[in-house]
Amino acid sequence: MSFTSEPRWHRHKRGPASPANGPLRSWLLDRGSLTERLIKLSHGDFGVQVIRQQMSLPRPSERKALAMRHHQLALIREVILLGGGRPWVYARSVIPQTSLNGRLRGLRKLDNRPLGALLFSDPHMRRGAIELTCQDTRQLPLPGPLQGIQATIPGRRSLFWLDNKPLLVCEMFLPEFTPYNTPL
Ligand SMILES: C=C(O[C@@H]1C=C(C(=O)O)C=C[C@H]1O)C(=O)O
Repeated sequence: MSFTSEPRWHRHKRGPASPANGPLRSWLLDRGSLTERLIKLSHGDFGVQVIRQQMSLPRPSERKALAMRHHQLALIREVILLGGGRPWVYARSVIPQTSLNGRLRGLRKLDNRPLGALLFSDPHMRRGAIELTCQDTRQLPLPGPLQGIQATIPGRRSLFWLDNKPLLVCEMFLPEFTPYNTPL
């Protein structure tokens, strides 16, 4: 399964319509490691469930954001980040095949180790602007037990560069992610 339609992405701008005007503002706009924050929030009870990780064609807006040519393949990694065993974030990372070399070779076999740990351990990592969106959960390839939920959820995406090689990371905050009253 994959996105049935792509969300529209916007740079953050103040205004009632922005998803960053809700309770998740600090989470949507934080430029640090989401993994690190989720590990703290879950008191270490954090996990990564890999839904899909395979070479495929990126979506048009992903290809554009990564300045990829048509028919150029990318490693598509889709995961659920779990806190206290609960699904908190759906994440989709797009890593062009041309980025999968050198120190990024390890991304081919990341499995359930968090991508963020690799990205934020590199002092030369660069992160681009954060774009925001809201999306219907039914448009996400959520695993079985989560397919029943229907909600419009906020999310963000940004480019990262390691050794000047780009990858695109999208994170959607699922309905069970309620950081301000998380009874962990
Ligand atoms: C980019 C980060 O990595 C996180 C981990 C991911 C993974 O393991 O696939 C994907 C997106 C992120 O939420 C981060 O921690 O900020």
